[in-house]
Amino acid sequence: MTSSHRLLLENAQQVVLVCVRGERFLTGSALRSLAVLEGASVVVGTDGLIKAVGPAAVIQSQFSGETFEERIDCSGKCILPGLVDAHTHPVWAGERVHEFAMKLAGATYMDIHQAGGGINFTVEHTRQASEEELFCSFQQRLQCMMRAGTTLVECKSGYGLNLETELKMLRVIERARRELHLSLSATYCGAHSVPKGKTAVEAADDIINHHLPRLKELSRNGDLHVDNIDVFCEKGVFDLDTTRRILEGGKKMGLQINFHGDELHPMKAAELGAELGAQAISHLEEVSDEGIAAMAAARCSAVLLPTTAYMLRLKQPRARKMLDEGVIVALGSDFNPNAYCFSMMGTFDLPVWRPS
Ligand SMILES: N=CN[C@@H](CCC(=O)O)C(=O)O
Ligand SMILES: [Zn+2]
Repeated sequence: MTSSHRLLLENAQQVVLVCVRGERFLTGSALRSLAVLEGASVVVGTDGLIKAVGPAAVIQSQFSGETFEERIDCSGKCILPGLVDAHTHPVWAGERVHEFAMKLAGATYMDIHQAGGGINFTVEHTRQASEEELFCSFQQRLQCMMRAGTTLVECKSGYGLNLETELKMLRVIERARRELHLSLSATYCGAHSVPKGKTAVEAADDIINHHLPRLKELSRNGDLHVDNIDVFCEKGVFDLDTTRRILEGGKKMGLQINFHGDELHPMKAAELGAELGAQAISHLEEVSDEGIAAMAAARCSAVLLPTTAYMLRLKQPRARKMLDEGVIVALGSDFNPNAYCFSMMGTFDLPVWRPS
């Protein structure tokens, strides 16, 4: 009996496999020798999964007599894996274009934040928006990301800060996970900013005593799938102690630690993340040498966000040093109302890789 397959990508000039032994990541000098097949074909099965990759002649003889719903001649073309966007804030209402003028006039990210703008502005608008409204704009944003080659997106909540709106955002992410054709990793980021009227300690207590237990219950019932916990660990936001308490609370309920650290000020966030067994830390423009070494030893990924450093006129993170020291380095667009970038290819063009 002849088998039928969904797709044959035939005779590509290159198929980039990245790795051949099923490694979950490459570090250091291994990154200089990516696995690339020349003159190769790829077969995709009816379940959407890759059935075979190999030299075009081998695939041709192996699948001779079998049928394909579609064949694409890839001569002269390169087949790449889907891009992974490891850091986004894609669920929100309320444009912040007016802040660009403030920044051009000299205001810093924190000036705007402390004056009640920035994240706080988005929180007010997101609290007022309906779940349907949030889903519609989120869906459009994800479609723009897919068109730019992204197939897996890490999506954060964090523009609610109160339990009600954080859950509304997580439900929107959950719905997209179920209805749309791309992979999502959901991050609870209830500690994205200190809500008006609370201190950081009070906000941390609220998260630990009310948000996390409710999330645990909803996850246990299968109503929500949350993968990660995030905190904005920054001077004037959550300090190292409150960050530690919140991350430990999330870890205890089975969430992976994946947080914002060492962005605007050196906070020793990298050292904390390494100690807590964090999966990833984002930003790291101000990471210390000790923090880099600790992250390498702990196999903690650095998620670098070149777009943000460019937008906020920060120094770029020390990507080259991190790579040379064996840190796992990933990239994110950091799509958010302040960094309007859907495209991972856009992040590759920024000068983060140049030796400093
Ligand atoms: N630094 C904190 N959070 C975001 C910005 C979110 C916002 O400004 O709305 C970031 O990763 O860049
Ligand atoms: Zn962020």
